[in-house]
Amino acid sequence: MLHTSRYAHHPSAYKTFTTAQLREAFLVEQVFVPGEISLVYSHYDRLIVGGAAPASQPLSLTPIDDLKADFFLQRRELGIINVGGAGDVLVDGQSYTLQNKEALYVGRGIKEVTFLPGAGKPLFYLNSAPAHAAYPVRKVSLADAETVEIGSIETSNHRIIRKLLVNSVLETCQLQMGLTELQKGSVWNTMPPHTHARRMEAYFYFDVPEGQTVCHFLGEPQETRHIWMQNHQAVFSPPWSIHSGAGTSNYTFIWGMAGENLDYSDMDGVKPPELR
Ligand SMILES: O=C(O)C(=O)C[C@H](O)C(=O)CO
Ligand SMILES: [Zn+2]
Repeated sequence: MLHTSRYAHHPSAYKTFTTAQLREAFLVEQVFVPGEISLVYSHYDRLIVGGAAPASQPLSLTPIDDLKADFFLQRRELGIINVGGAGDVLVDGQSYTLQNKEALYVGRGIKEVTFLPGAGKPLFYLNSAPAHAAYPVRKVSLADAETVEIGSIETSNHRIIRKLLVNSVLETCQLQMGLTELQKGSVWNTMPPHTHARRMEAYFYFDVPEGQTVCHFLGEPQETRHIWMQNHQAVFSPPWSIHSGAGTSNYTFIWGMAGENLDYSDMDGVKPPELR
């Protein structure tokens, strides 16, 4: 398993960052490494962002040094969303097949999580947060998700939010995950933007067409910066930051959160003319 870590930044720090420093602080350039599990341990609510890309061998989730744990989920919960073709995950011996965009919640106490290679070439995107209780393992398909249609083509932000691992669907300790699909002709996600000091967030952009890109906006609402992102890259969004994006085409992204509460709609909205 490959792993790195990121410390959290105070909001006074990013204002003087160069492009390279911004990218080093917040961007995860390679989420999927073929034939590997790759993890980034962040100090933003200790959320881990990662990817499992099984090639020829099964890949087992083992505890990284940062956890000082006997097994990965000894004190943690895990959310998995498959962004590749159909694939299987073994959870303490029980097999779950995830189609593209399907999610699996794996609660605290599960000893073995193994990602199997498959003809469909699955790509499992992972978020994991510390957990205080053991909730049941559950697969969540798009039909089980809470689905919200938001925005409009006139404001280039028409999108479908699919809330997969959220408390209206299943019990989690602090993890929330879902995906947002920009509709054809729309490019703006999370516009108007918001902050939520109660929770950090991580974004993973995918289904970005070849030759296209997404500009991710971050920072305090009156002092914004941007990071240009490619398909299959992720970005950490600190609790003091907006997290919005505009693509050169439509695209899809996974949002994942951890922190103080499980209230998805607890957001401090920012009106577009207030942005600086
Ligand atoms: O497009 C959007 O709007 C989103 O997907 C917003 C995220 O879900 C989010 O920021 C939740 O806090
Ligand atoms: Zn948010």
